[in-house]
Amino acid sequence: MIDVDIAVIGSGSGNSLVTDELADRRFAIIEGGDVFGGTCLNVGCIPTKMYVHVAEVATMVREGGRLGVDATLDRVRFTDVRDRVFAGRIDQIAAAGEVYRRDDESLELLRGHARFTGPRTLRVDLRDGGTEEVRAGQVVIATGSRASIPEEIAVAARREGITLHTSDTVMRLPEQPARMLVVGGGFIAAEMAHIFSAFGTRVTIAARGGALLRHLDDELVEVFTARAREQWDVRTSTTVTDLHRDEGGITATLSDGSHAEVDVVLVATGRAPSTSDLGLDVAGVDVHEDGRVVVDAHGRTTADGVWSLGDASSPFQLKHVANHEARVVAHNLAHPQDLQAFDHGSVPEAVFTHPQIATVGLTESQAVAAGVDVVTKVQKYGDTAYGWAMEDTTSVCKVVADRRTGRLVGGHLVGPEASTLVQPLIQMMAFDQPVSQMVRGQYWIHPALTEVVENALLGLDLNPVEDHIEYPHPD
Ligand SMILES: Cc1cc2nc3c(=O)[nH]c(=O)nc-3n(C[C@H](O)[C@H](O)[C@H](O)COP(=O)(O)OP(=O)(O)OC[C@H]3O[C@@H](n4cnc5c(N)ncnc54)[C@H](O)[C@@H]3O)c2cc1C
Ligand SMILES: NC(=O)c1ccc[n+]([C@@H]2O[C@H](COP(=O)([O-])OP(=O)(O)OC[C@H]3O[C@@H](n4cnc5c(N)ncnc54)[C@H](O)[C@@H]3O)[C@@H](O)[C@H]2O)c1
Repeated sequence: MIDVDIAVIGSGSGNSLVTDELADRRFAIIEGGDVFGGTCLNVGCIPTKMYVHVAEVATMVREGGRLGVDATLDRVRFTDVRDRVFAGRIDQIAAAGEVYRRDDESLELLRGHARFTGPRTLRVDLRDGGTEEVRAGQVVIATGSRASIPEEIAVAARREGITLHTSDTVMRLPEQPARMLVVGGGFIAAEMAHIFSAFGTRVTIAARGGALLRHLDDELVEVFTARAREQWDVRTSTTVTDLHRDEGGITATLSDGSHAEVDVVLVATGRAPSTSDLGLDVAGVDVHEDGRVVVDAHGRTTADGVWSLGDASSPFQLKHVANHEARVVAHNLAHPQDLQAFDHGSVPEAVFTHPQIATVGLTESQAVAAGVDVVTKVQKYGDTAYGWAMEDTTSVCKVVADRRTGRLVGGHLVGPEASTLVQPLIQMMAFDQPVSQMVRGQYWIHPALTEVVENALLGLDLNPVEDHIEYPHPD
């Protein structure tokens, strides 16, 4: 039996709970996966963006001719990229992170699957064999999420002896596939389709919805889905009903009656919180219908002394949100009399595709539904100096504001550098800055691409400043 002050299950964002403020507490960090450090580092944000960057370079070469730069792409050396990313970088960081914790005598690192056996007591099935009991003053559930595979696809794959890939495995394929079926129409489907098609794989997407990335503002959905159709074989409003393996590869049958002949199937149909095998009922920890741990604004679960953060409990499966929640929970563990709350207002996100996407706040239809006196402006990149220099014809920045308050309620970009250009919009919303102040209270460099954002804001038909209704700033 190991007795600690704080037991953390999961070494992703949970690993950052060991802060200076908690230096006097004894921690146990329990990690059950093959590698240390969680999703973002090992199979998520970081390796995908290392692949995305390569995809961007390849795309730039391919598209240079449009601007008078004739270049040909010989090939992307998939296995070299893979080995540089994983063997050369990621795997070493993960291993070093594990050694750092193992060498730290002030904490216990346990490598194995944790499960509650009672209030704040855990049994860890160690990866090397055997079990360990852990009793803790406080427990933090930071177990993340895992790819969910629709049952009918799993059944067909099993019957045919087909290996289904998820984002966990597809970046480590032994060789680049010539043809790939991507099932799903969300973040991972879009980013992986971009990566593999830029690398030279022929990509077919089977998306259940009528468009890709449907949670976005309609304007972006339309632009992105149209651009996606130019790059990939996009089949919308369809699901995979069957898979067959033959000499030529894999034949997928779709619900619209069409077929796709491919070499690899990537399933990207969402991720479920990793909470089903934690014995949460024994611990008195309630979960939502979708499996997320129920937490209050401070990260407390329904069980005394048990906390949760990140994909295991958050409504957002995003690393910047998991990091924020970890900072809040770390503070709250150190200062139980002065609890901080999660800030889930205006959470931004970006999809690293071609074109790139970034968004914050409400879509136009959400703003209308929320009773906002909606005013919008759609600014084309091509109508600003740098966008014009790029000969851009499809990219836009759409801003959604409240006419009465003069405040932005949403910002949406699809186009080059979207994930960077969105930052002033995030800032405005976070600090409740009026559009008038943001747009005319500072210089905007000419002719930088940020003029897309400046012009979008300038184009909003807001009430005069003196008529703005002032609401107290939400602290
Ligand atoms: C392909 C992909 C790309 C992504 N790209 C981005 C991006 O660009 N930007 C962004 O913001 N977000 C991105 N995300 C989402 C982001 O990775 C997650 O939101 C984030 O990593 C969640 O962190 P976490 O700490 O909650 O969970 P994780 O990092 O998943 O950590 C949970 C850990 O708990 C361990 N664990 C689970 N159950 C147990 C148990 N019972 N016992 C012991 N250990 C256990 C797991 O092995 C895991 O290591 C991406 C995700 C994926 C899959
Ligand atoms: N750049 C980023 O920030 C980034 C990148 C990758 C992943 N992520 C995070 O990871 C999460 C998981 O990503 P994801 O793409 O797996 O999930 P997602 O929720 O973004 O998309 C899932 C998609 O699969 C579709 N789908 C579900 N069941 C289906 C079926 N049976 N057949 C066909 N389509 C089906 C859904 O309609 C949806 O389009 C994201 O929600 C996001 O929060 C973030």
